[in-house]
Amino acid sequence: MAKGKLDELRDQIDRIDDQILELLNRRAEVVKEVGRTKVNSSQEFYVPGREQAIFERLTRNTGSFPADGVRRVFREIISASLALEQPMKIAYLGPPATFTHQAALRQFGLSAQLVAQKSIPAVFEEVCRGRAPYGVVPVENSTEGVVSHTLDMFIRSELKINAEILLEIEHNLLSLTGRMEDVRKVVSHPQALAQCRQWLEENLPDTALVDVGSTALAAQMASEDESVAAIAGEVAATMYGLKTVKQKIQDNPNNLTRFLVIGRNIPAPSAQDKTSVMFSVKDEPGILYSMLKPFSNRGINLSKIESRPMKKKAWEYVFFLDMDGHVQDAKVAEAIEELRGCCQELRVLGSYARSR
Ligand SMILES: O=C(O)C(=O)C[C@]1(C(=O)O)C=C[C@@H](O)C=C1
Repeated sequence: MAKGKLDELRDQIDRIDDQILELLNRRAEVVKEVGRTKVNSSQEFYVPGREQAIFERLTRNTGSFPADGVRRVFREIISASLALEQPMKIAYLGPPATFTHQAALRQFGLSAQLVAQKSIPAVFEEVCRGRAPYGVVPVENSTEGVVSHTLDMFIRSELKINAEILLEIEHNLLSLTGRMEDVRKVVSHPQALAQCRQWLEENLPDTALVDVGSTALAAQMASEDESVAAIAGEVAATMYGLKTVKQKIQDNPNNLTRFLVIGRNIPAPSAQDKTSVMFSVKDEPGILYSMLKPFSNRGINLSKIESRPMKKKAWEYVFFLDMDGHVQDAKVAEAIEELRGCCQELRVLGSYARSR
């Protein structure tokens, strides 16, 4: 292409970028006004359901810009906008560069201040004491099942679920050089190694595999030795300056983990919500039928039922139930009240936008 033509195209890009910037400034002014309105009416600054509705609407884009790119760009626009209203501090299960870190970044963007915590109870504690308005914890993995630590915390805590984050867990082989022929040892968390077992057998059959405490620690080790490759996620690669030897080496391509955003209040209804409740029931005949009747009578769809054994007598059987709808919907509220009648204890864990 002749230089003249290229210069002309770049001029066009400059003019478009100026327009984008001008629009971003206009958007920021409106957001600041939204922030002032919320202060006057004591509403939450962070509205995950509204953010999700924006992403869903804009990623239906039929133009040339890729949908994933639209999501990432608007993720950061909204993250910076929220910070204009109120700087956000988010507690998450660390250490940095783990998949929970990745989930928190996906949900809150780069303008939020993400603070790593040592344990799931520590995340709950930070939010409970008001040191962070929100926290992010893992709750279940499609291969490994529920994270019982998180479910157990809801038994003790009054905190509410504000949002769910579904993250596709992509394991990447990472190293300093990014070259397969340099790899002498592969390090990772035992679960990550197990989830890539077949790929490792086929591609690196003679390479030593070493278990370490986390995928983040594995990435750190790889950043200190050219012959070590780590299996970890993309945030770990960025944080430790590693190159990708091979992307997506997990044996199951549908390896999803669900994370929860916890906060102190229940968000207002959004376009499509779900409600989670936790309850214990008396040990008597027909109890399972009585538990489910209030929902089937009202045509409320139940998307999940989970039970946990409890040591304490009063909580001998604890159930976790997810249903469609918001606790402010009359039908949902009535069904929950009817269920309460056959429970020893019942707690609404939250109503939040369904993640898709
Ligand atoms: O609509 C709002 O309530 C806003 O605060 C604006 C906005 C946005 O930038 O669009 C920012 C933060 C909220 O979490 C949701 C949306």
